[in-house]
Amino acid sequence: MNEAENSDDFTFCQVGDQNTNAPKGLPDVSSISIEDKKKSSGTIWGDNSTSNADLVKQEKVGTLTFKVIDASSQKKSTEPSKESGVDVGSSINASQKPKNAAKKPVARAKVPYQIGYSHMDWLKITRTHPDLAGLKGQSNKRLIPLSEVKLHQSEDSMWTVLKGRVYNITPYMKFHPGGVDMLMKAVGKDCTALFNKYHAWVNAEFMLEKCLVGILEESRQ
Ligand code: HEM
Repeated sequence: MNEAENSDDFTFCQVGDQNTNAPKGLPDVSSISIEDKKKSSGTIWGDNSTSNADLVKQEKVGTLTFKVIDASSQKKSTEPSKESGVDVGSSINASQKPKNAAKKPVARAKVPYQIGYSHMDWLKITRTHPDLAGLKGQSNKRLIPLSEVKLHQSEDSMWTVLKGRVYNITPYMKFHPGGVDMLMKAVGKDCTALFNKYHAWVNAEFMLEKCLVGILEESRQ
């Protein structure tokens, strides 16, 4: 026997209209659609005791039971619907929206920096300037009382205390992303609470490293 005659190795089946050729016992899947539960009960998830009941057929494959909706006849439904029959967006009305979903973010008060006063510019200066703190050779480990910090509120010498360290923030003023006016609130006093209120995440210890003039002397009052 030649190879062409040996048809035992192959199974041929005629491909035709799938609806008419669906194997026995299987439902016609072309009519299955997913519907928004809110819009019409009596769908896959809804209970079919409603007016849509006649559109829903219960089908069973083996042990699996499911509902089949005749989507084509639903188009004639009285409720206006989109072409697809699925319209989740419009079915959520204002009263159903989650109450806190669109909470307004806290307004940022960042001030646009002048050219040459960006964060990168500041970092460059801290690497190149010989004496940002204005120490003139003095140690930056000196203990400084708060009373001395209070004396430094002039334009050419502005000190502040942050987390137990005393800084000369004069050179940083124009680089502060929150603006000069905000940073002025720190001058001559301990600004730790204010600093933490606005941006506890900022690594000031690193940013102001070269502005350090000393350590705050803890007073026992
Ligand atoms: C003394 C050391 C301080 C340093 C090194 C510093 C540094 C910074 C930095 C790096 C930012 C940008 C933060 C970001 O983009 O996330 C910033 C923003 C800001 N800072 Fe400061 N700051 C200091 C003190 C203060 C103080 C005392 C105040 C308040 C009186 C303040 C108020 C602000 C505000 C309002 C902003 C804008 C907030 C925002 O972007 O949401 N800063 N500061």
